[in-house]
Amino acid sequence: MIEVKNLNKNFKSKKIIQDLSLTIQENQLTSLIGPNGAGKSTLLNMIGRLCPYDSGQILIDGIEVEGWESTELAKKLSIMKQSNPLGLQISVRELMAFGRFPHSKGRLTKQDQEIIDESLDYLSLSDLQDKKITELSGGQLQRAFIGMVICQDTKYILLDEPLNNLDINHSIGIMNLLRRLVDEKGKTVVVVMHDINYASQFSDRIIAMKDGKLFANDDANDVFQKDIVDDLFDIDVEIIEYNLRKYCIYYGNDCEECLNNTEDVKTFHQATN
Ligand SMILES: Nc1ncnc2c1ncn2[C@@H]1O[C@H](COP(=O)(O)OP(=O)(O)OP(=O)(O)O)[C@@H](O)[C@H]1O
Repeated sequence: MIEVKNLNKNFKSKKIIQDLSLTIQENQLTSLIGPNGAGKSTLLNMIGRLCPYDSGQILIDGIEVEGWESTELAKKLSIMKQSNPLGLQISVRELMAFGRFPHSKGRLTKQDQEIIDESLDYLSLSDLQDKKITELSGGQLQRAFIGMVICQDTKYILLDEPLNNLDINHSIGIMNLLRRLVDEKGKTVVVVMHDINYASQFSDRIIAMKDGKLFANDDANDVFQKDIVDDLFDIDVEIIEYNLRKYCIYYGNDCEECLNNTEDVKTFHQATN
């Protein structure tokens, strides 16, 4: 279980996370949603010990995250950040082998190779395994980074916007894969998601954040209430139900205003062209 207790984080004097307390249950897929700047990535990075916090506690299986020995933490928890370093002249297979490092310390065993093969297969990357990661498309690279995290084979898997750059087919593929990791392998997966309908379709639990504070934390269907989603994103949505899951339909509720501003838009284009 991951427990966050009275967590606070400031960047300079700006409060980014404010007195945040929540629990992430094991063997569930939890989505972190909320508007830009809400503090989702900061929270995920603090749970993954990529960013220190100012006060409060984060407990991973009862031990404060700062107290974990590094290799032991890397066997327990993996994290994929929103942006990953590019420019490394390594192959897809070598990237995925990095994920085995906490287990193999660089000496890959037969079992490590089998796990890499399985992950390549899971992510439909077998054909690309020898290709340099600098030569991949955005979506292929994203899948390779997810593969690296999956190769790490940790109980907790944290992913910051894993669907970035992915087409609909691969997005559904990744979400189905994350579900299988939860349902078949007993993993605990936490994802930062911008597409709230994917979050609704695939999550057990939704944690919504706004302005560094907890806004909602409930079963997916309970968070997907019109008043909650409207207030969370300051928009006007319609909630529909399909196959026992709730989905949001959102219209550009500023459209009338946009139309009224057509002259301003024309003037802007003339000025900039
Ligand atoms: N290293 C940093 N230094 C200063 N401010 C930061 C830093 N990292 C994040 N912030 C600020 O913290 C706030 C929360 O950022 P964070 O990336 O956690 O939000 P988010 O909810 O993940 O947003 P998004 O949906 O846009 O990715 C933002 O106002 C951001 O500008």
